[in-house]
Amino acid sequence: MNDTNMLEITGLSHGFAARPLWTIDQLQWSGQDMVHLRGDNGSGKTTLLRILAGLDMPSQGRVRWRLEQAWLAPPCPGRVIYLHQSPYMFDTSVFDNLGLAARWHGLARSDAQQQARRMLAWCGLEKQGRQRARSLSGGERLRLALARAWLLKPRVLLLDEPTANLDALAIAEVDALVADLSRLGCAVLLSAHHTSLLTDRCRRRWQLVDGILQESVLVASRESERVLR
Ligand SMILES: Nc1ncnc2c1ncn2[C@@H]1O[C@H](COP(=O)(O)OP(=O)(O)OP(=O)(O)O)[C@@H](O)[C@H]1O
Repeated sequence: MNDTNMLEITGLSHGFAARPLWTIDQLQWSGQDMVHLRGDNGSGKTTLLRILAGLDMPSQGRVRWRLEQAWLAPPCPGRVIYLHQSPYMFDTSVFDNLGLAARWHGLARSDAQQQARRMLAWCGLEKQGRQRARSLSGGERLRLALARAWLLKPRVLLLDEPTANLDALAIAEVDALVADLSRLGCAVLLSAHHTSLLTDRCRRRWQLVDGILQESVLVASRESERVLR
């Protein structure tokens, strides 16, 4: 175990109805490199992300996050955020989705409104501010969810298939927002079937193969990947 890690996984395994899904003996992550989680359909990517977020409990083993000084078991509300490809939208306007998130973060009404305006501009949805959030397109929903997440100042974002069903332009828009979050110190772990602008940012890859997680790190170029485990 290492002082620079923000995530440590020990003896983790999960399965459903006595059917084992995967086992991860030891895994650490400093949070510095973005991670691309890969695996075939049904290999257990969503299940792993949900366990890391504390939304589900593993069959066995331990997950620990160190987001400040102390090690914590998930969930770490507001600090480790899991975003599904079709994130939940509050049944209000786009602007109010942001305003509500800012209020829940503890901001006074006028500060919350100011932050909501900033975030609306950041995620490029100013024109849709008055629109019902639930009528947004898939890519717009994801951008709004990222802006809402940012208001909570998370340390870690777990993105489950963020680029599924998005066209190239929508992926580029999401990619720019994720890059901003990463630059600001938010650690990003994303699952994706296909490579894209977004997965190209990931220097680390975790691949679920036959129930085992293999880790590789991009050393210099795509061709020089090194399997660590
Ligand atoms: N609550 C549950 N009860 C029983 N089986 C489940 C449950 N949740 C998931 N599974 C099964 O576990 C397996 C892994 O599911 P999971 O959604 O984690 O895979 P995935 O790698 O994210 O798949 P995909 O790439 O298709 O999204 C699947 O076979 C799924 O049917």
